[in-house]
Amino acid sequence: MAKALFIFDLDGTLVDTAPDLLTSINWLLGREQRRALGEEELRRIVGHGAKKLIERAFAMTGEEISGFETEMLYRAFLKDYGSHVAAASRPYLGVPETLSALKAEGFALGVLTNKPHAPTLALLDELGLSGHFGAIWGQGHRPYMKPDPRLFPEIVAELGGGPAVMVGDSRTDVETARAAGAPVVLVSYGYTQEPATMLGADTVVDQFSEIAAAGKALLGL
Ligand SMILES: O=C(O)COP(=O)(O)O
Ligand SMILES: [Mg+2]
Repeated sequence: MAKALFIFDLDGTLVDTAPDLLTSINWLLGREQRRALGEEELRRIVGHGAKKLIERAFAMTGEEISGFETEMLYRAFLKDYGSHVAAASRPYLGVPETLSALKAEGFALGVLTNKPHAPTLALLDELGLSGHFGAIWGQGHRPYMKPDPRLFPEIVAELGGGPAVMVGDSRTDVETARAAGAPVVLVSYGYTQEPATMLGADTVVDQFSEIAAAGKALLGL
């Protein structure tokens, strides 16, 4: 059995996905005669899944859209984003090395993200990161999304069970782990409206490489 588990958020934690998300969102906005978003604006609205991202992007640039419009735009978004998911998105500094080191030490690793499941798998594959993870769960893999309290225990069980720490960048990640009574490390460089230090994490780190020591300390290892 694995020593313990690290469960990772994706967007804003493992990979800086803002450039490719921005390309697709601005393509969608342009099609509907809306203004483009800047990267800073986008970074404030990522983390609640692609439908919320679309709803918020439209609310920020004019009239709000209906549920039906969101569905139509979501389909177009998935098609476009899926065609360039890793064109400009890159892992944050230290991500591949830290994941390799944790795996070599006997930890089981999983990804739990609100990014739709298909582009999640494609992105991690294209960046050569998939092999680190025993479970990769994007939005749609289960009929509910973060911060639903069922997700964290379920992915931990799929990985064989054991003590687990959540590593993320947002309030959603904190709530997801807390619902299962699990400790949380947040990175400070991700996508969130409020500073990471205000979100109730046990530890906040500035660099991904620091998550290893921080997570182990919280797990009592
Ligand atoms: O909202 C998204 O698309 C993904 O966000 P997450 O990887 O931070 O959960
Ligand atoms: Mg995130």
